[in-house]
Amino acid sequence: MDIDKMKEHQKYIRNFSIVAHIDHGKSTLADRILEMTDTVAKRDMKNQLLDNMDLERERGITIKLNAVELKYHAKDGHDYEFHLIDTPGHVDFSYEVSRSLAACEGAILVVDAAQGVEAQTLANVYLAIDDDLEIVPVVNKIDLPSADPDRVKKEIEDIIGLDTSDAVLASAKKGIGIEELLEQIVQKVPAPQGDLDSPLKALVFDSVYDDYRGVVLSVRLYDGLVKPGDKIRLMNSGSEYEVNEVGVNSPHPVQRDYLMAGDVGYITASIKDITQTRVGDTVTNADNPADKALPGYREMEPMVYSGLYPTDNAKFGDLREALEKLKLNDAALEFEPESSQALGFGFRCGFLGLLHMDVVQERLEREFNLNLITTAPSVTYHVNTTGGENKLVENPSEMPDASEIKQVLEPYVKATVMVPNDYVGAVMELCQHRRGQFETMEYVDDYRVNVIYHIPLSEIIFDFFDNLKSATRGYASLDYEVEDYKQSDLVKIDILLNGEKVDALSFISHRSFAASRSRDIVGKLKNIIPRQNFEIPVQAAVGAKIIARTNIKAYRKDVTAKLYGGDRTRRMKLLEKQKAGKKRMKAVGKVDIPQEAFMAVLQTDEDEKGSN
Ligand SMILES: Nc1nc2c(ncn2[C@@H]2O[C@H](COP(=O)(O)OP(=O)(O)OP(=O)(O)O)[C@@H](O)[C@H]2O)c(=O)[nH]1
Repeated sequence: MDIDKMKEHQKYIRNFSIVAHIDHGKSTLADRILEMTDTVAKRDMKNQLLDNMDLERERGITIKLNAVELKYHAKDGHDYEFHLIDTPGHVDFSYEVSRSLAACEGAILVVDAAQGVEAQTLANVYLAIDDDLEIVPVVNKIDLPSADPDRVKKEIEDIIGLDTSDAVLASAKKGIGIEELLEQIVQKVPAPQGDLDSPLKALVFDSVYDDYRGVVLSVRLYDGLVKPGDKIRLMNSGSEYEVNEVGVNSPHPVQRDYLMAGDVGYITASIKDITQTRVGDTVTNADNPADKALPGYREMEPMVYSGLYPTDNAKFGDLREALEKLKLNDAALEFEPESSQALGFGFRCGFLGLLHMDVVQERLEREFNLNLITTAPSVTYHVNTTGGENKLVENPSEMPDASEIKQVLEPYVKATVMVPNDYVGAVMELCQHRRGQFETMEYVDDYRVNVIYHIPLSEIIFDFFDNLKSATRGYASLDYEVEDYKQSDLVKIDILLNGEKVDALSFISHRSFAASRSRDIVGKLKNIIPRQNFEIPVQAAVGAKIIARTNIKAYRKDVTAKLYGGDRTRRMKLLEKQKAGKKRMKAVGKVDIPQEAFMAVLQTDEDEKGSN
């Protein structure tokens, strides 16, 4: 191999990501770029090619990052090699965004010409600025009648502080501005640096398990070279392998003779032990290792926990294996075994948010053919006991007895809601209703404000975002980060069916909502649980005290009972999904409980208002 030629080639590499608020058009823009660079033959062009998980395409959202190599013949007469790394836009996945940015020198900032800068635009672009990336602003959707590119350019200047004098005005949908964007990438985004003579240093930014090839590592090379036959070492895990294959995704895998500093591609090395390969690790040469690993990633703390149980208890082992495989390219997913009297053996899993939880559950069911019962999500509580212990409680049923509790602390987030002036009142009312403490209000520009609240995480994980959207007719955008734990007056509520406590139905509530929430839930369970041939009392209790009760009547022969009564809501996708699939029942004692019952606690009053 000719090192001088490679060094010359390095000058024509450009690594970049696209960052944006959700729905501003990242994936559509990526599709147009793929088309323009003839990476994909027109007839193969499926919309949103980068979103290659079925789930992503169906939902129209990007979840996992994807890297693609493209060739571009620029106006300066040279052929350039682009590595485009797509990033998700949803607030649950900002961790993935920082991972993909770490592999780039530049970022395209996409802002919707009608919507303007939104909360996640800011959050994502700040991540890119922190990483010292060169930012190329694009005002997208200029074809919309409501587009106002000049206003949006001014917003980008005023709010973010980027020069927009030559911002690209584009319509990803109509294919306008794409060539100009590609030229700007060539001119503005720096070529990767990286020393070809140094030992290999490559950052693992993603990895997936393939039944035939073992673990496939997605890497960005910072120094050195890697080729088939090389002995490599993963610096953090210490394990060593021989490389089988290297290549790039274009967007389908294409084998290469080698990858060099500046490249973004993949490595396979018959790695079977998936626990050895963590994203954020550094790959180096086994014989001539680099002295220091790359910085890697910040560990993500899950914020929401829920129990996942196979409906068929014999599938516990399969569930463990599936979770291990998912964990490979989803470092934020956590799980550990737990058992429930009601549901048997399963796992308590930690997620970044509800969307993350939903996606994991759905992937487990689709990709691994598992049937699961999920318990209602919960946050982590810190409990100080009278005995002087400090316990972490991730599962409401493990909350100690009230007599043993000195104090309970719950996680609070700092929530920033960006909203037009007219809706400030509606936002404040919603936050107040969710136990929020107002901090401040900042003017973003002449007609929008950032409203900042401190809110218990438990109050926002379920449906806060949906309610926020409907209270502001879709105009509000939300960003939040966990701040600290604060003491709250919380109680555990147990649910008893037929006199038996069902641990998987326990939940935690603020004392002032305990009675009303209990009444709600008892009422919902009455509708959800099918009648049986005996009467079933449904009770809610705090300690030994019953605070709500009702009965599910026994069915009589002459009644054409509609077994699954429904107060379901438009927005509760979690429940909808259950409806679509086969009815899952779990026999607890003598009572058959459908899956929806375990989610009943998720529904709040606002949902009912919305749906009825
Ligand atoms: N009118 C118009 N619509 C566009 C344009 N670009 C994208 N859209 C539409 O905007 C919606 C969102 O586009 P996506 O590309 O999926 O948005 P995204 O930012 O990738 O969203 P996530 O991947 O979920 O973060 C889709 O319905 C697109 O068809 C454009 O230039 N003009």
